[in-house]
Amino acid sequence: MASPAFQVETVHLSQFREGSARERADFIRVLGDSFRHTGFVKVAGHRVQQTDVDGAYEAARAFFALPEETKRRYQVPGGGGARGFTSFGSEHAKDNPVGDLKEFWHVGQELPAGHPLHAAYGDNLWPEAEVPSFKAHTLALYHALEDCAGTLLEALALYLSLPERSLADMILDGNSILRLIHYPALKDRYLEGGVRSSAHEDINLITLLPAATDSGLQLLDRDGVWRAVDGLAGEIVADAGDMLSRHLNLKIPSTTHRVINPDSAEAVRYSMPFFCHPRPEVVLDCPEALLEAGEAKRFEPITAHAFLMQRLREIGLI
Ligand SMILES: O=C(O)CCC(=O)C(=O)O
Ligand SMILES: [Fe+2]
Repeated sequence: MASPAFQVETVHLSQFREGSARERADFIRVLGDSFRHTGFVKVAGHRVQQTDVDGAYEAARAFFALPEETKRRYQVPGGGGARGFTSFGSEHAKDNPVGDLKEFWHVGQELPAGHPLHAAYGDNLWPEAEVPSFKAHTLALYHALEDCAGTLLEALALYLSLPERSLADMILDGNSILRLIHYPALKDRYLEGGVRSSAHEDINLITLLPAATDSGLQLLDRDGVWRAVDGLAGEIVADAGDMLSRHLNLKIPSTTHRVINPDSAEAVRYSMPFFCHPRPEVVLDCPEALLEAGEAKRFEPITAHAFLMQRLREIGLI
């Protein structure tokens, strides 16, 4: 039985952005409690336009429908999948040697040539010849989700009585990734023992998931019960990743989640998680103000870059 306290709440971001003092306070409390108890929250009333979501899905469908040889031209050898295409079955969860039943594309932070982080991030790839609208659609969604993530991090900082911008500033020009995922029909592509996305925790600070094209996302609650956590159309599901959890001395859990295989061998699914990362040099280190009397830090300080490299090795991407 799931515990009665377990509830992934839905919050309306406009209450925080435009609401009265009372509405803001309610928003902060409900968002923070939902993150703290479940590692997840659902967000409505945000400014991510449905046209941007639809445009990016359209671009993803067009790209993944291309022949395998064409898609593989956008794979960067030795690049850890940081940009462009990653082929079916390449990524596996930390604890599952079988690759996930998915292929995906990563759009990274697009910075001007002279920016100090430009070289470290590298250039995005764009399938300009095959899907001319891909860049415009996916970058529009990237920026809208990045803006939404910044606001959620402001509210979360206030929930923890930290300075309002202390978490949000970590992601300015951050190494965030928009991942376009295609889960093909099982009848077309399948690996023995494989699941669409095996149980894992996200690496980054928070993840924002515009509603996927089909159900299947589940989280593991504290009683060990898998529970569906699909957002409704227009909602964004947000979850806390390991970087946030570590930075906050485990005050917010990075909840295990997965995407289960569908009953139908014909069903295809697309999703678009936005993994919100700090800049590489940002140090994950629990703020002293967050520690209660006698509470010790559970982790050594580590840069976001070093932490990311450690985790990418564990999931087979580098
Ligand atoms: O496809 C989804 O709904 C979730 C995917 C996911 O959890 C991930 O890529 O980290
Ligand atoms: Fe995930």
